[in-house]
Amino acid sequence: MRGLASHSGSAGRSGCHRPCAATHAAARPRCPLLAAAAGQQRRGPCWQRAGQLRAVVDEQGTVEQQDDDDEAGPLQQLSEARHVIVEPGFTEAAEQLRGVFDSRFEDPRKTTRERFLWDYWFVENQYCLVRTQAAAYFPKALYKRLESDLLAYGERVLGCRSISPIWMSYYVDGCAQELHCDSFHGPFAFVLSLTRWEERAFTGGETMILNPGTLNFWSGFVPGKGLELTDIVTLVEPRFNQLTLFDPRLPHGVRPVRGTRDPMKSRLVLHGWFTEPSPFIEGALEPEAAVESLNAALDPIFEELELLPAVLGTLAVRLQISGADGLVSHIGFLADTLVVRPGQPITDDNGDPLPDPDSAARAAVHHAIYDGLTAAQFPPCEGGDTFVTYPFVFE
Ligand SMILES: O=C(O)CCC(=O)C(=O)O
Ligand SMILES: [Fe+2]
Repeated sequence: MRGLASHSGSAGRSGCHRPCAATHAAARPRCPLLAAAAGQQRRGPCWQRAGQLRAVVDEQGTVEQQDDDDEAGPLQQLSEARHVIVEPGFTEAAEQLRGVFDSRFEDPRKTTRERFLWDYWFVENQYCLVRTQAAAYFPKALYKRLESDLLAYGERVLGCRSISPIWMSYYVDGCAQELHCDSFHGPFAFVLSLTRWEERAFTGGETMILNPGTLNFWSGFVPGKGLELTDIVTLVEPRFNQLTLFDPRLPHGVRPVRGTRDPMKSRLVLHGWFTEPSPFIEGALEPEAAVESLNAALDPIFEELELLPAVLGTLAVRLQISGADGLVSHIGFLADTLVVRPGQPITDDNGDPLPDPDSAARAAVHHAIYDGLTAAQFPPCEGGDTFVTYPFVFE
């Protein structure tokens, strides 16, 4: 079996921030990093276990462990990196939200105070769009509905308990966002489209995100092979009521809209960022009891992560805890934006370079988390199962 080592000393440690395990109701400061013990040596047992693990991930991101004692295969990643997630049919409030916009623009000669809520945002060669704050624009109850649908998704799927103020923007002829990165707002950006895409009267308007191959250009360079736009960027069409999530560390933008000056026919989106990664617990167990057991399971995981090559990004993991015996019955890797921090020589235990160090390092992190969570023991609970979404944040 092949181990994995990072030879960059303390700088190579994983730098995983530990969102405190408490319920979302409580105010929760971010826990400090576990201190890396000086001179600590890699320990074998965890990796021998991990190497023997045969795991498959189904379409929902659920990891199923398969017993296979015959042969220990190489460490495999348990989750594909998912820098872009698309959720069609996101909220039942979409028609109502669109209806408010339409009703305020349908008669261009009618002057009401809501018509003056818009800001024409223009930054030369960078941003050009017309925007407003959704909280100010929509009737209160409708805004709350939108916010709670986004928050529920953020908690369950991303392990983020908050969102930035929600923008609503429309793009008419000439509007665009040139390439930028804005991860300082939060680990996941979202775009919820209110554009009737099939009936649009413009060209452009797709969200444009640089592909991993572009960001890692020379490692995949094939002499003589041509590339075109969609080899270089991912284009996401903002279809009506589709929630697009992406990793805002990646350079991204909005392709220039051409062809209409009518707001009613424009590209219309709600957008912002999911923020404050923190554990989310729902189900039968008392949150305090769940937190205590979760913390006990997390301690050795964080110790193990400190010894692995450094990765950057967020991995949201969802656990199902059986009420019958308190054991973890399912582990799903939901959102995964982990990338390997560049500049670390990643080798096997013999010091030989690995053929695919990025995958190997991601796999090592996945297995440390998977192993640790599989071993967790929660109190049994007659009330039924409990579900936890836990975001591992690597900075
Ligand atoms: O509207 C989009 O597709 C992207 C929005 C964006 O990147 C931003 O608002 O920073
Ligand atoms: Fe952005």
